[in-house]
Amino acid sequence: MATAGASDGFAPNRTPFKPLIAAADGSNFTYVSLHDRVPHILTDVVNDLFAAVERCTGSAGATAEGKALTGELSRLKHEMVTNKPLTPIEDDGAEDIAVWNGWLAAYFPGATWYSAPFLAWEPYMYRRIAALFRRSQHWAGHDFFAARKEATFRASMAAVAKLCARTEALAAQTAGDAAGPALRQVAFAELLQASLWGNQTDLSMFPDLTSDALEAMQARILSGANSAKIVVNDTDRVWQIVSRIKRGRIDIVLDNAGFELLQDVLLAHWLVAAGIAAKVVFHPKRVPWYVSDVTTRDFHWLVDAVRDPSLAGAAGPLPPADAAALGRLGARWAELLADGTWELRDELFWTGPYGYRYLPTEGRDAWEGALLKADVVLFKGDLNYRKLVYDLEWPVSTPFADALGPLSGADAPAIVAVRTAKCDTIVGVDAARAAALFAQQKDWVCSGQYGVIQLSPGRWAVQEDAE
Ligand SMILES: O=P(O)(O)OC[C@H]1O[C@](O)(CO)[C@@H](O)[C@@H]1O
Repeated sequence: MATAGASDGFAPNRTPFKPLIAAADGSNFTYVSLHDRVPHILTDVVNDLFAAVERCTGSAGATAEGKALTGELSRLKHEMVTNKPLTPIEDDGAEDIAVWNGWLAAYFPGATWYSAPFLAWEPYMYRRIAALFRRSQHWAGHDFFAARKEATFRASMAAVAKLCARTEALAAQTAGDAAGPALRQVAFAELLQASLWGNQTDLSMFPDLTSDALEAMQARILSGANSAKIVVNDTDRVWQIVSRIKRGRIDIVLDNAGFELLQDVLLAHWLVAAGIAAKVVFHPKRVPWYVSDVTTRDFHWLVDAVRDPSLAGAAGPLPPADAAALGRLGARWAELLADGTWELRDELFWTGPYGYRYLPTEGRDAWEGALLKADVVLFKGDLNYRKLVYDLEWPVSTPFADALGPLSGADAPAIVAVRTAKCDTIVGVDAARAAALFAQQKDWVCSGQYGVIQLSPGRWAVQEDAE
Protein backbone atom coordinates (compact mmCIF):
# COMPACT_ATOMS: atom_id res chain seq x y z
CA MET A 1 0.00 0.00 0.00
CA ALA A 2 1.30 3.46 -0.83
CA THR A 3 1.80 5.60 2.24
CA ALA A 4 0.65 9.16 2.19
CA GLY A 5 3.67 11.15 3.15
CA ALA A 6 3.79 14.61 1.68
CA SER A 7 6.91 16.30 0.41
CA ASP A 8 6.76 18.71 3.37
CA GLY A 9 7.44 15.80 5.74
CA PHE A 10 3.82 15.68 6.83
CA ALA A 11 2.14 12.27 7.28
CA PRO A 12 -1.15 11.30 8.96
CA ASN A 13 0.80 10.20 12.04
CA ARG A 14 3.71 12.64 11.72
CA THR A 15 2.61 16.22 12.01
CA PRO A 16 4.45 19.46 12.70
CA PHE A 17 2.19 20.29 15.65
CA LYS A 18 0.42 18.08 18.10
CA PRO A 19 -2.89 16.60 16.94
CA LEU A 20 -5.85 16.98 19.25
CA ILE A 21 -5.81 13.80 21.32
CA ALA A 22 -8.65 12.84 23.56
CA ALA A 23 -7.31 11.38 26.76
CA ALA A 24 -4.01 13.15 26.99
CA ASP A 25 -5.16 16.55 28.15
CA GLY A 26 -8.03 15.74 30.45
CA SER A 27 -11.13 17.85 30.19
CA ASN A 28 -10.69 19.56 26.82
CA PHE A 29 -13.39 19.52 24.14
CA THR A 30 -11.94 16.37 22.57
CA TYR A 31 -12.09 14.52 25.85
CA VAL A 32 -15.62 15.70 26.58
CA SER A 33 -16.64 14.58 23.09
CA LEU A 34 -15.26 11.09 23.52
CA HIS A 35 -16.36 10.72 27.10
CA ASP A 36 -19.85 12.23 26.94
CA ARG A 37 -21.13 13.79 23.73
CA VAL A 38 -20.37 11.09 21.16
CA PRO A 39 -21.43 8.09 23.32
CA HIS A 40 -24.79 9.88 23.65
CA ILE A 41 -25.02 10.12 19.88
CA LEU A 42 -24.42 6.38 19.65
CA THR A 43 -27.10 5.77 22.24
CA ASP A 44 -29.49 7.85 20.13
CA VAL A 45 -28.66 5.76 17.07
CA VAL A 46 -29.41 2.59 19.03
CA ASN A 47 -32.67 4.01 20.40
CA ASP A 48 -33.79 5.31 17.00
CA LEU A 49 -33.13 1.94 15.43
CA PHE A 50 -34.88 0.16 18.26
CA ALA A 51 -37.95 2.34 17.71
CA ALA A 52 -37.79 1.72 13.94
CA VAL A 53 -37.60 -2.03 14.56
CA GLU A 54 -40.64 -1.81 16.87
CA ARG A 55 -42.57 0.05 14.17
CA CYS A 56 -41.37 -2.33 11.49
CA THR A 57 -44.27 -4.18 9.92
CA GLY A 58 -42.03 -5.86 7.33
CA SER A 59 -40.74 -9.39 7.39
CA ALA A 60 -39.67 -11.25 10.50
CA GLY A 61 -36.21 -11.20 8.89
CA ALA A 62 -36.11 -7.39 9.01
CA THR A 63 -37.11 -7.39 12.66
CA ALA A 64 -34.54 -9.98 13.62
CA GLU A 65 -31.82 -8.24 11.64
CA GLY A 66 -32.73 -4.86 13.17
CA LYS A 67 -32.46 -6.31 16.67
CA ALA A 68 -29.09 -7.86 15.86
CA LEU A 69 -27.94 -4.48 14.56
CA THR A 70 -28.88 -2.74 17.80
CA GLY A 71 -26.67 -5.31 19.54
CA GLU A 72 -23.74 -4.57 17.23
CA LEU A 73 -24.14 -0.82 17.73
CA SER A 74 -24.19 -1.30 21.49
CA ARG A 75 -20.98 -3.33 21.22
CA LEU A 76 -19.41 -0.49 19.26
CA LYS A 77 -20.32 1.90 22.05
CA HIS A 78 -18.86 -0.50 24.60
CA GLU A 79 -15.57 -0.62 22.66
CA MET A 80 -15.51 3.16 22.73
CA VAL A 81 -16.24 3.74 26.38
CA THR A 82 -13.87 0.96 27.51
CA ASN A 83 -11.05 2.28 25.30
CA LYS A 84 -10.57 -0.78 23.10
CA PRO A 85 -8.34 -0.71 19.98
CA LEU A 86 -9.75 0.67 16.75
CA THR A 87 -10.41 -2.55 14.82
CA PRO A 88 -10.66 -2.84 11.01
CA ILE A 89 -14.00 -1.74 9.57
CA GLU A 90 -16.07 -4.63 8.27
CA ASP A 91 -16.34 -4.83 4.50
CA ASP A 92 -19.59 -3.28 3.30
CA GLY A 93 -18.74 -3.47 -0.38
CA ALA A 94 -17.60 0.15 -0.81
CA GLU A 95 -14.12 0.88 -2.17
CA ASP A 96 -13.16 3.05 0.78
CA ILE A 97 -13.13 0.18 3.27
CA ALA A 98 -9.72 -0.94 2.00
CA VAL A 99 -8.58 2.68 2.23
CA TRP A 100 -9.79 3.01 5.81
CA ASN A 101 -8.24 -0.26 6.94
CA GLY A 102 -4.97 0.38 5.08
CA TRP A 103 -4.75 3.79 6.72
CA LEU A 104 -5.41 2.33 10.19
CA ALA A 105 -2.78 -0.36 9.72
CA ALA A 106 -0.19 2.01 8.26
CA TYR A 107 -0.52 4.96 10.61
CA PHE A 108 -2.39 3.96 13.75
CA PRO A 109 -1.70 0.27 14.41
CA GLY A 110 -2.85 -0.63 17.90
CA ALA A 111 -4.38 2.79 18.54
CA THR A 112 -7.27 2.85 20.96
CA TRP A 113 -10.21 5.23 21.11
CA TYR A 114 -8.50 7.38 23.72
CA SER A 115 -5.03 7.33 22.16
CA ALA A 116 -6.05 8.05 18.56
CA PRO A 117 -6.30 11.68 17.42
CA PHE A 118 -9.75 13.28 17.47
CA LEU A 119 -9.72 13.43 13.69
CA ALA A 120 -9.11 9.67 13.58
CA TRP A 121 -11.53 8.12 16.04
CA GLU A 122 -14.56 10.31 15.37
CA PRO A 123 -14.88 9.87 11.58
CA TYR A 124 -13.94 6.20 12.14
CA MET A 125 -16.97 5.85 14.39
CA TYR A 126 -19.38 7.27 11.81
CA ARG A 127 -17.89 5.02 9.10
CA ARG A 128 -18.23 1.98 11.34
CA ILE A 129 -21.87 2.78 12.02
CA ALA A 130 -22.48 3.21 8.30
CA ALA A 131 -20.75 -0.11 7.56
CA LEU A 132 -22.92 -1.95 10.08
CA PHE A 133 -26.07 -0.68 8.37
CA ARG A 134 -24.75 -1.09 4.84
CA ARG A 135 -23.86 -4.74 5.50
CA SER A 136 -27.41 -5.56 6.50
CA GLN A 137 -29.96 -6.85 4.06
CA HIS A 138 -33.01 -4.95 5.31
CA TRP A 139 -31.51 -1.80 6.84
CA ALA A 140 -28.84 -0.92 4.30
CA GLY A 141 -30.68 2.19 3.04
CA HIS A 142 -31.81 3.31 6.49
CA ASP A 143 -30.45 6.76 7.41
CA PHE A 144 -30.67 6.64 11.17
CA PHE A 145 -30.40 10.45 11.32
CA ALA A 146 -32.93 11.23 8.55
CA ALA A 147 -35.97 11.76 10.77
CA ARG A 148 -34.17 14.38 12.84
CA LYS A 149 -32.74 16.21 9.85
CA GLU A 150 -36.17 16.44 8.25
CA ALA A 151 -38.06 17.36 11.44
CA THR A 152 -35.85 20.40 12.10
CA PHE A 153 -36.35 21.70 8.58
CA ARG A 154 -40.08 21.03 8.58
CA ALA A 155 -40.45 22.90 11.86
CA SER A 156 -38.67 25.94 10.43
CA MET A 157 -40.70 26.22 7.22
CA ALA A 158 -41.90 29.76 8.05
CA ALA A 159 -38.30 30.98 8.30
CA VAL A 160 -37.39 28.99 5.19
CA ALA A 161 -40.17 30.65 3.18
CA LYS A 162 -39.13 34.15 4.28
CA LEU A 163 -35.53 33.50 3.26
CA CYS A 164 -36.56 32.14 -0.12
CA ALA A 165 -38.67 35.24 -0.75
CA ARG A 166 -35.78 37.48 0.27
CA THR A 167 -33.25 35.69 -1.94
CA GLU A 168 -35.61 35.79 -4.89
CA ALA A 169 -35.92 39.56 -4.40
CA LEU A 170 -32.12 39.96 -4.06
CA ALA A 171 -31.60 37.99 -7.26
CA ALA A 172 -34.11 40.14 -9.11
CA GLN A 173 -32.40 43.35 -7.92
CA THR A 174 -28.86 42.26 -8.70
CA ALA A 175 -29.11 39.97 -11.73
CA GLY A 176 -29.44 42.44 -14.61
CA ASP A 177 -26.73 44.65 -16.11
CA ALA A 178 -28.37 47.65 -14.47
CA ALA A 179 -27.38 46.45 -11.00
CA GLY A 180 -24.20 48.19 -9.93
CA PRO A 181 -21.26 46.21 -8.53
CA ALA A 182 -21.78 47.65 -5.05
CA LEU A 183 -25.28 46.21 -4.84
CA ARG A 184 -24.05 42.84 -6.01
CA GLN A 185 -21.26 42.86 -3.44
CA VAL A 186 -23.72 43.58 -0.64
CA ALA A 187 -26.01 40.77 -1.79
CA PHE A 188 -23.09 38.34 -1.99
CA ALA A 189 -21.82 39.31 1.46
CA GLU A 190 -25.27 38.83 2.99
CA LEU A 191 -25.76 35.41 1.44
CA LEU A 192 -22.24 34.25 2.32
CA GLN A 193 -22.74 35.36 5.88
CA ALA A 194 -26.10 33.57 6.05
CA SER A 195 -24.33 30.45 4.81
CA LEU A 196 -21.77 30.90 7.59
CA TRP A 197 -24.30 31.23 10.39
CA GLY A 198 -26.35 28.42 8.90
CA ASN A 199 -23.43 26.29 10.10
CA GLN A 200 -24.56 26.88 13.65
CA THR A 201 -27.53 24.63 12.97
CA ASP A 202 -25.58 21.41 13.32
CA LEU A 203 -27.49 18.65 15.07
CA SER A 204 -24.39 17.00 16.54
CA MET A 205 -23.84 20.11 18.67
CA PHE A 206 -27.11 22.05 18.78
CA PRO A 207 -30.00 19.64 18.51
CA ASP A 208 -32.84 21.99 19.52
CA LEU A 209 -33.07 24.84 17.02
CA THR A 210 -36.50 26.37 16.59
CA SER A 211 -37.98 28.47 13.78
CA ASP A 212 -37.90 31.51 16.09
CA ALA A 213 -34.20 30.99 16.77
CA LEU A 214 -33.54 30.80 13.04
CA GLU A 215 -35.48 34.00 12.37
CA ALA A 216 -33.58 35.74 15.17
CA MET A 217 -30.31 34.58 13.58
CA GLN A 218 -31.35 36.04 10.22
CA ALA A 219 -32.31 39.33 11.90
CA ARG A 220 -28.84 39.50 13.51
CA ILE A 221 -27.21 38.96 10.12
CA LEU A 222 -29.26 41.71 8.49
CA SER A 223 -28.68 44.19 11.31
CA GLY A 224 -24.92 43.59 11.19
CA ALA A 225 -24.97 42.47 14.83
CA ASN A 226 -23.31 39.17 13.92
CA SER A 227 -20.41 40.70 12.00
CA ALA A 228 -18.32 41.31 15.12
CA LYS A 229 -18.41 37.57 15.75
CA ILE A 230 -16.64 36.82 12.49
CA VAL A 231 -13.13 36.60 13.83
CA VAL A 232 -11.49 36.47 10.41
CA ASN A 233 -13.58 37.88 7.59
CA ASP A 234 -12.09 37.61 4.10
CA THR A 235 -15.43 38.33 2.38
CA ASP A 236 -14.09 41.38 0.51
CA ARG A 237 -11.10 39.43 -0.80
CA VAL A 238 -13.39 36.60 -1.84
CA TRP A 239 -15.60 39.10 -3.65
CA GLN A 240 -12.58 40.47 -5.50
CA ILE A 241 -12.29 37.03 -7.06
CA VAL A 242 -15.97 36.13 -7.40
CA SER A 243 -16.84 39.45 -9.04
CA ARG A 244 -14.41 38.66 -11.87
CA ILE A 245 -16.00 35.34 -12.67
CA LYS A 246 -18.45 35.26 -15.57
CA ARG A 247 -20.41 32.04 -16.00
CA GLY A 248 -17.72 30.09 -14.16
CA ARG A 249 -17.83 27.17 -11.80
CA ILE A 250 -18.24 27.14 -8.02
CA ASP A 251 -18.00 23.95 -5.96
CA ILE A 252 -19.47 23.67 -2.48
CA VAL A 253 -18.28 20.92 -0.15
CA LEU A 254 -21.40 20.68 1.94
CA ASP A 255 -21.83 20.22 5.64
CA ASN A 256 -25.22 20.04 7.35
CA ALA A 257 -28.61 19.24 5.88
CA GLY A 258 -31.71 21.30 6.54
CA PHE A 259 -31.29 24.96 7.33
CA GLU A 260 -27.54 25.18 6.58
CA LEU A 261 -28.05 23.43 3.26
CA LEU A 262 -30.85 25.86 2.48
CA GLN A 263 -28.47 28.79 2.97
CA ASP A 264 -25.90 27.14 0.69
CA VAL A 265 -28.51 26.48 -1.95
CA LEU A 266 -29.77 30.08 -1.74
CA LEU A 267 -26.21 31.31 -2.28
CA ALA A 268 -25.89 28.98 -5.28
CA HIS A 269 -29.23 30.23 -6.60
CA TRP A 270 -27.97 33.79 -6.46
CA LEU A 271 -24.59 32.93 -8.05
CA VAL A 272 -26.41 31.44 -11.03
CA ALA A 273 -28.99 34.24 -11.23
CA ALA A 274 -26.22 36.86 -11.12
CA GLY A 275 -24.42 35.18 -14.05
CA ILE A 276 -21.35 34.41 -11.93
CA ALA A 277 -21.78 30.64 -12.05
CA ALA A 278 -22.83 28.61 -15.07
CA LYS A 279 -22.19 25.52 -12.97
CA VAL A 280 -22.40 24.77 -9.28
CA VAL A 281 -21.19 21.39 -8.07
CA PHE A 282 -22.32 20.33 -4.61
CA HIS A 283 -20.45 17.63 -2.72
CA PRO A 284 -22.68 15.81 -0.22
CA LYS A 285 -21.77 12.64 1.71
CA ARG A 286 -22.30 9.13 0.42
CA VAL A 287 -23.10 7.71 3.89
CA PRO A 288 -24.87 9.20 6.94
CA TRP A 289 -22.27 11.33 8.70
CA TYR A 290 -21.88 13.44 11.84
CA VAL A 291 -25.63 13.27 12.52
CA SER A 292 -26.81 16.03 10.22
CA ASP A 293 -24.46 16.07 7.21
CA VAL A 294 -26.11 16.28 3.81
CA THR A 295 -26.48 13.08 1.81
CA THR A 296 -27.61 13.10 -1.83
CA ARG A 297 -31.04 12.02 -0.66
CA ASP A 298 -31.24 14.96 1.81
CA PHE A 299 -30.45 17.38 -1.00
CA HIS A 300 -33.28 16.13 -3.17
CA TRP A 301 -35.57 16.02 -0.14
CA LEU A 302 -34.91 19.71 0.50
CA VAL A 303 -35.61 20.68 -3.10
CA ASP A 304 -38.88 18.72 -3.01
CA ALA A 305 -39.82 20.20 0.38
CA VAL A 306 -39.28 23.74 -0.92
CA ARG A 307 -41.17 23.01 -4.13
CA ASP A 308 -44.13 21.65 -2.21
CA PRO A 309 -43.96 21.98 1.59
CA SER A 310 -47.08 19.86 1.99
CA LEU A 311 -45.10 16.89 0.60
CA ALA A 312 -42.63 17.35 3.44
CA GLY A 313 -45.49 17.38 5.94
CA ALA A 314 -44.94 21.01 6.97
CA ALA A 315 -47.66 22.20 9.30
CA GLY A 316 -49.80 25.29 8.85
CA PRO A 317 -50.36 27.73 5.99
CA LEU A 318 -47.64 30.20 5.01
CA PRO A 319 -48.17 33.83 3.96
CA PRO A 320 -49.23 33.56 0.28
CA ALA A 321 -46.31 35.63 -1.09
CA ASP A 322 -43.75 33.52 0.80
CA ALA A 323 -45.47 30.30 -0.24
CA ALA A 324 -45.38 31.39 -3.88
CA ALA A 325 -41.66 32.24 -3.67
CA LEU A 326 -41.01 28.81 -2.17
CA GLY A 327 -42.78 27.08 -5.03
CA ARG A 328 -40.95 29.11 -7.68
CA LEU A 329 -37.50 28.55 -6.17
CA GLY A 330 -38.09 24.84 -5.61
CA ALA A 331 -39.21 24.45 -9.23
CA ARG A 332 -36.18 26.41 -10.45
CA TRP A 333 -33.80 24.21 -8.44
CA ALA A 334 -35.36 21.08 -9.87
CA GLU A 335 -34.75 22.55 -13.35
CA LEU A 336 -31.13 23.44 -12.52
CA LEU A 337 -30.53 19.88 -11.33
CA ALA A 338 -32.24 18.40 -14.38
CA ASP A 339 -30.27 20.47 -16.91
CA GLY A 340 -26.93 19.87 -15.19
CA THR A 341 -26.33 23.48 -14.09
CA TRP A 342 -26.30 22.03 -10.60
CA GLU A 343 -24.59 18.72 -10.07
CA LEU A 344 -24.21 16.50 -7.01
CA ARG A 345 -21.01 14.49 -6.54
CA ASP A 346 -20.78 12.41 -3.37
CA GLU A 347 -17.18 11.21 -3.65
CA LEU A 348 -16.18 8.67 -1.00
CA PHE A 349 -13.14 10.76 -0.11
CA TRP A 350 -15.30 13.04 2.06
CA THR A 351 -16.12 10.16 4.40
CA GLY A 352 -12.67 8.63 4.21
CA PRO A 353 -9.83 8.81 6.71
CA TYR A 354 -7.55 11.34 5.04
CA GLY A 355 -7.25 15.03 5.75
CA TYR A 356 -7.77 17.27 2.74
CA ARG A 357 -4.07 18.00 2.24
CA TYR A 358 -4.12 14.47 0.78
CA LEU A 359 -6.76 15.31 -1.84
CA PRO A 360 -4.16 15.49 -4.67
CA THR A 361 -2.78 12.04 -3.81
CA GLU A 362 -5.57 10.09 -2.12
CA GLY A 363 -8.64 11.87 -3.43
CA ARG A 364 -7.99 12.29 -7.13
CA ASP A 365 -11.60 11.65 -8.00
CA ALA A 366 -12.60 14.69 -5.97
CA TRP A 367 -9.54 16.84 -6.64
CA GLU A 368 -8.68 16.29 -10.30
CA GLY A 369 -12.17 15.09 -11.16
CA ALA A 370 -13.91 18.10 -9.67
CA LEU A 371 -12.34 20.75 -7.45
CA LEU A 372 -9.42 21.64 -9.73
CA LYS A 373 -11.98 22.50 -12.43
CA ALA A 374 -13.66 25.04 -10.16
CA ASP A 375 -12.90 28.73 -9.92
CA VAL A 376 -13.78 28.79 -6.24
CA VAL A 377 -14.42 25.99 -3.75
CA LEU A 378 -16.36 26.69 -0.57
CA PHE A 379 -15.76 24.31 2.32
CA LYS A 380 -18.61 24.50 4.75
CA GLY A 381 -18.51 23.86 8.45
CA ASP A 382 -16.35 22.76 11.28
CA LEU A 383 -15.39 19.25 10.29
CA ASN A 384 -14.42 20.32 6.77
CA TYR A 385 -12.28 23.02 8.39
CA ARG A 386 -10.62 20.51 10.68
CA LYS A 387 -9.89 18.25 7.72
CA LEU A 388 -8.58 21.18 5.69
CA VAL A 389 -6.08 22.36 8.28
CA TYR A 390 -5.54 18.91 9.79
CA ASP A 391 -6.84 19.52 13.30
CA LEU A 392 -3.57 20.31 15.00
CA GLU A 393 -2.53 22.61 17.78
CA TRP A 394 -1.42 25.20 15.24
CA PRO A 395 -0.17 28.53 16.51
CA VAL A 396 -3.35 30.59 16.00
CA SER A 397 -1.65 33.10 13.73
CA THR A 398 -0.47 30.47 11.20
CA PRO A 399 -1.61 31.80 7.82
CA PHE A 400 -4.63 29.86 6.53
CA ALA A 401 -2.94 29.12 3.18
CA ASP A 402 0.13 27.69 4.98
CA ALA A 403 -2.05 25.33 7.00
CA LEU A 404 -3.68 24.08 3.79
CA GLY A 405 -0.33 22.84 2.51
CA PRO A 406 -0.61 21.38 -1.01
CA LEU A 407 -4.12 22.79 -1.53
CA SER A 408 -2.90 26.35 -1.64
CA GLY A 409 -0.63 25.93 -4.66
CA ALA A 410 -0.57 28.23 -7.67
CA ASP A 411 -2.65 25.75 -9.71
CA ALA A 412 -5.36 25.41 -7.05
CA PRO A 413 -8.82 26.97 -7.08
CA ALA A 414 -9.57 29.68 -4.57
CA ILE A 415 -10.47 27.90 -1.35
CA VAL A 416 -12.87 29.53 1.06
CA ALA A 417 -13.54 28.04 4.50
CA VAL A 418 -16.87 29.13 5.92
CA ARG A 419 -17.15 27.81 9.45
CA THR A 420 -18.51 28.51 12.88
CA ALA A 421 -15.78 27.44 15.29
CA LYS A 422 -16.77 24.30 17.20
CA CYS A 423 -13.46 22.73 18.18
CA ASP A 424 -10.02 23.78 19.39
CA THR A 425 -8.33 24.06 16.00
CA ILE A 426 -8.08 27.49 14.43
CA VAL A 427 -5.54 29.31 12.25
CA GLY A 428 -5.15 32.70 10.62
CA VAL A 429 -6.23 34.71 13.66
CA ASP A 430 -4.24 37.65 14.88
CA ALA A 431 -2.52 36.45 18.07
CA ALA A 432 -3.58 39.47 20.15
CA ARG A 433 -7.20 39.12 19.04
CA ALA A 434 -7.16 35.42 19.93
CA ALA A 435 -5.64 36.15 23.34
CA ALA A 436 -8.32 38.77 24.04
CA LEU A 437 -11.04 36.31 23.07
CA PHE A 438 -9.57 33.58 25.28
CA ALA A 439 -9.44 36.03 28.17
CA GLN A 440 -13.09 36.91 27.61
CA GLN A 441 -14.41 33.38 27.06
CA LYS A 442 -12.18 30.37 27.63
CA ASP A 443 -14.07 28.12 25.23
CA TRP A 444 -14.84 30.69 22.52
CA VAL A 445 -13.25 28.53 19.88
CA CYS A 446 -15.51 25.54 20.61
CA SER A 447 -18.69 27.43 21.39
CA GLY A 448 -20.12 27.77 17.89
CA GLN A 449 -20.71 31.48 18.59
CA TYR A 450 -17.82 32.72 16.46
CA GLY A 451 -17.17 32.26 12.79
CA VAL A 452 -14.48 32.59 10.14
CA ILE A 453 -14.59 33.23 6.40
CA GLN A 454 -11.04 32.49 5.28
CA LEU A 455 -9.55 32.57 1.80
CA SER A 456 -6.62 30.92 0.11
CA PRO A 457 -6.60 32.53 -3.35
CA GLY A 458 -4.78 29.68 -5.13
CA ARG A 459 -4.35 30.45 -8.83
CA TRP A 460 -6.21 33.74 -8.36
CA ALA A 461 -3.32 35.22 -6.46
CA VAL A 462 -1.61 35.94 -9.78
CA GLN A 463 -4.56 37.89 -11.06
CA GLU A 464 -4.92 39.74 -7.78
CA ASP A 465 -1.26 40.77 -7.93
CA ALA A 466 -1.60 41.81 -11.55
CA GLU A 467 -4.18 44.45 -10.74
O1 LIG B 1 -21.33 20.24 11.33
P1 LIG B 1 -19.96 20.75 11.60
O2 LIG B 1 -19.89 22.22 11.56
O3 LIG B 1 -18.96 20.11 10.69
O4 LIG B 1 -19.61 20.34 13.04
C1 LIG B 1 -19.37 19.03 13.38
C2 LIG B 1 -19.13 18.87 14.82
O5 LIG B 1 -18.33 17.80 14.99
C3 LIG B 1 -17.11 18.17 15.55
O6 LIG B 1 -16.23 18.30 14.45
C4 LIG B 1 -16.67 17.21 16.56
O7 LIG B 1 -17.70 16.49 17.00
C5 LIG B 1 -17.27 19.45 16.21
O8 LIG B 1 -16.09 20.10 16.24
C6 LIG B 1 -18.42 20.01 15.47
O9 LIG B 1 -19.29 20.48 16.36
